[in-house]
Amino acid sequence: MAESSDMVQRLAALSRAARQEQFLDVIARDEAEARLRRHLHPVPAGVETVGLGAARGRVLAEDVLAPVDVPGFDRASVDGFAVRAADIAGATPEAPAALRLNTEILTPGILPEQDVAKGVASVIATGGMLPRGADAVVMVEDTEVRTGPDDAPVVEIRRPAFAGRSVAAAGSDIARGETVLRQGSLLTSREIGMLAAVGLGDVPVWRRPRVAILSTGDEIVTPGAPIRAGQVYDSNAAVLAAATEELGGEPVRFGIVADDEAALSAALDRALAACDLVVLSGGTSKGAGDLAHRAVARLTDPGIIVHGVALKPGKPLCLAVSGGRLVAILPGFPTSAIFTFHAFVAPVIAGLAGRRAIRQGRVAATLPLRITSERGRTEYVMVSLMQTPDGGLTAYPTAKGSGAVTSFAQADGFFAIPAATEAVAAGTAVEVTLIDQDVEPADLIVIGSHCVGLDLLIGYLEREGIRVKALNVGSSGGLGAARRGECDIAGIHLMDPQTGRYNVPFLTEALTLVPGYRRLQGVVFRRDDARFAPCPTAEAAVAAALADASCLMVNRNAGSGTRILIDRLLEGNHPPGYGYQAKSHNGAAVAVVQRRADWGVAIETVARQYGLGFLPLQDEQYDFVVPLARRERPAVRRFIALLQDPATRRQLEAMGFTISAEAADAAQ
Ligand SMILES: Nc1nc2c(c(=O)[nH]1)N[C@H]1C(S)=C(S)[C@@H](COP(=O)(O)OP(=O)(O)OC[C@H]3O[C@@H](n4cnc5c(N)ncnc54)[C@H](O)[C@@H]3O)O[C@H]1N2
Ligand code: MOO
Repeated sequence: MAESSDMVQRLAALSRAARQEQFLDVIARDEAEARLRRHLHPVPAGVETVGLGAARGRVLAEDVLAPVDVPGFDRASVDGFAVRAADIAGATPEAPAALRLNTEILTPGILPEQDVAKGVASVIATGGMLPRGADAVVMVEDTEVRTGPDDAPVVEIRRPAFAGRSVAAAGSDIARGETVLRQGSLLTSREIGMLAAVGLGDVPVWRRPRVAILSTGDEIVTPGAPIRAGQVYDSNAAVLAAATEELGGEPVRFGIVADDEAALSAALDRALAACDLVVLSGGTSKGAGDLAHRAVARLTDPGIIVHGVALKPGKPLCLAVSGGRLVAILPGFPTSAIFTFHAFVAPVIAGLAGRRAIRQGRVAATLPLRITSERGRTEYVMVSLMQTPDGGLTAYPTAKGSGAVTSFAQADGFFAIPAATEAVAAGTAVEVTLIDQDVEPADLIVIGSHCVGLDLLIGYLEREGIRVKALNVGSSGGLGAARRGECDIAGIHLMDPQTGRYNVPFLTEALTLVPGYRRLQGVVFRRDDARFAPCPTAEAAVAAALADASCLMVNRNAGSGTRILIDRLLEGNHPPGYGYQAKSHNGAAVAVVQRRADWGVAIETVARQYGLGFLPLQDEQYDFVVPLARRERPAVRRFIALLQDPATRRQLEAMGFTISAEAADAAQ
């Protein structure tokens, strides 16, 4: 009886979850922003004074007027002689002007006592105060000192100077009474230098808004702690805290709160009592685990104002206002969390911090491939910007989705696809909003299949000061990019099923191949799996797997070199697990380690990394495709030279790679 009522409850929870009934009202982004503006008027909470040493990152609470002139006096900007310009008019090397010298030497800090009268000059050093009567300074290089008729020193000047030459006038840098900095300025090293130059030892700044940061979820683990299968490191809290500081706020970490409504409510109350704004992440989309939402639902005055926005990433965003304070529940997905933070929460923190509006830069770019988009939501596509040979930009979708942390972290910017658009054609011009202020142009663009050997080479280049941008999109993706001329180098390992040859059959006239190295592919399995223990070869292992209906495989994605190999190996068989496609060697290995599969195909380096059993299958050739038009670029030439360097080869061999015969020939 107890059991069946438990079952009924569980079914009810499941059906609630399935219906996603918490999305009462999915609204447009504009409407969500309008509601936020209607309910929240963020202004700074007060002023405090801090010393210059503690001022970096703070926001100025008042305009600062210069209390002094900078420089405070007319001073020489070169080492030489202070003169009257009129005395040296027309001076030339052949007919120099001769001036008597005063006896004082005007180094910085000395107050001049002798006037520069007509026909007279004073020795002056850079930074020295200009004496009365002088109106210009002549560089020592244009002069010669000799003894005059009465044994007094005379300076001969070989060049004329206009009045004011080599003199920095008092107040010419900053004039007394001038507004040096305005209220709302973020104090960086540059602003702090100006404050110090006008003699201010401390400055009025806005009190920093205190931003409570909470992560929710039983699976979330603090970075630094050990992790079990199924658990996830808390990246959201770290990125939200750092982003809060960048905006001028003070993050207050409330840690990870378990999926427990009472604990969540208590943490929320503490956060609201101590802070100006509360940011939670996780637990806002699914019905059954929507505890964060339920804890926030208790808030009144007015409570929840938005739950569900028609955008991607960020649909389950929940915004509440209570007693003039914002409580935001960001989606748990890392890219969704940071994207919605910047879109909705950052402007509120900036307002509370007293910052002026933060403008993001935009650049025009071209989309290199067709992409599809879900109808009904404005989709923000994270992109990596690559320079094209004609000086334009290509916006390469990073395509890892909102659940990945790298989608946002490694993107240069994003562009929007309107809610009603289902596909954007290749070649479409897009306007990319930059995440950082500038696009860093790369010296070398590498797109294609990921390989730890390639990582080693990129590391060397970066250390030499060559900026490399690498995008891991798989072999076929890299080949496509090379064909379109979008990259300098594409790392690929594609086998032509007809000939069994690697990479070469895929070249076009506009592409050339730089031979790389071989990686040993094989069948991987858990060492304690008795089914594979007696197998002497990879073929025997596959036969053993095919003979056991309970033996699950992990496949590789179509288009990958390994998939072609697997299909050849299976000779048309589709054993259980065939539909389960890992996207990388590591992905396949993890599936076997975690028992979601029993066998798969991966390279030896990876099998070793995960402690898996390995039976060699065949060598796989990993090469570098280079568009001919880019072959002679300095960074490409350096890459090739590095690949042929015996020291690099030894390193690659130590990692388990075999330098291919062609590569060895090329190096001769
Ligand atoms: N059937 C549906 N499923 C989902 C929908 C939907 O409409 N129907 N929406 C999807 C969308 S869109 C998003 S975004 C996610 C967000 O879900 P939640 O906000 O409820 O987040 P969780 O379920 O708690 O976690 C999602 C994911 O993120 C990981 N996570 C959570 N917190 C952190 C953290 N602090 N640091 C790093 N990673 C974190 C968590 O482990 C999960 O993997 O829902 C979709 N589902
Ligand atoms: O809104 Mo979710 O953020 O699409 O991934």
